[in-house]
Amino acid sequence: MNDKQRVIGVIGGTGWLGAAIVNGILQSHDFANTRLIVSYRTHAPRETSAQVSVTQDNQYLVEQSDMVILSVRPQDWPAINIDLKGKLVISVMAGITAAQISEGAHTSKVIRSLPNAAASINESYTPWFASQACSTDDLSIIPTLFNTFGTEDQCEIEDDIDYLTAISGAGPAYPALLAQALEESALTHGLPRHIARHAANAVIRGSGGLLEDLNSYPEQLVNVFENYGGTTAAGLISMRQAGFIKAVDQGVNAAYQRAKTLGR
Ligand SMILES: NC(=O)C1=CN([C@@H]2O[C@H](COP(=O)(O)OP(=O)(O)OC[C@H]3O[C@@H](n4cnc5c(N)ncnc54)[C@H](OP(=O)(O)O)[C@@H]3O)[C@@H](O)[C@H]2O)C=CC1
Ligand SMILES: O=C(O)[C@@H]1CCC=N1
Repeated sequence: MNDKQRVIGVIGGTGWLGAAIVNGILQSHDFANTRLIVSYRTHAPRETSAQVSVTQDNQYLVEQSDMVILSVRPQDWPAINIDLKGKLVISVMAGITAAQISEGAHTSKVIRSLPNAAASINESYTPWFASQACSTDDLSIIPTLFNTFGTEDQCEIEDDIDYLTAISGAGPAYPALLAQALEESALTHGLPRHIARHAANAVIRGSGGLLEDLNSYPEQLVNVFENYGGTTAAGLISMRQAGFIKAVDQGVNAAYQRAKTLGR
């Protein structure tokens, strides 16, 4: 199918993640001729583009679309009564399995994916899993689609999507928590709030840039500072002793267990 002929439906396309995905697609040259049809439940979008039409009728959306993106909250999934009649469906819902989607939406062609909140700045990391019935043609568009709002990896094991829900799906909140902890520490020391916040946010942004630019392994960056033997090493040793690594592992496992039980 060439881009001229393609219509993509986005159920829940007015929500936090759905709107970010729609914006990513709209900004991409690869989808310049694609039309989008977006559905919502209660809050109609304030503005749309000529490329986008809007409906509250999900089955109408399905009939008009070549493929459908599902972006409602997991608890709203059971109320989505659609018959995809074998069309390709791409879910971004946490915790809802490919088998559940296949049965509920009447199609065996299911992509289960898990973007993150950085999709809103086209910086999401999106792992995805494809059910066996997806054809080579179905799969060929998926990286291009996810690259419109970040980067992607295909996973061979569906459970890895649940684990990555906890690692990268929830992930943007973890550095935010670290920034909050740094800011609070600086406030406790008596620094002005605007300086504390600016410093903490700049650290998270700069560290991300360093990892990206150097293409380095995180442990290399940590080791460099540990071997330097200065103030940073003193901070790192104390954080490790206080259980930083264990706290992160426990947090990830709590999010993973939540992902495993969300839709069941
Ligand atoms: N936000 C995030 O960072 C991430 C979210 N996800 C997943 O993405 C999915 C969406 O999450 P998020 O965008 O945060 O949630 P939101 O609540 O922001 O968006 C959900 C959207 O679904 C719409 N909706 C609900 N029921 C229906 C229906 N029957 N028909 C049409 N639209 C409907 C809502 O419309 P209305 O407002 O009109 O009721 C709302 O716009 C979830 O499954 C979540 O697990 C995955 C990774 C990251
Ligand atoms: O917190 C959540 O449940 C959603 C899914 C992953 C990230 N946000």
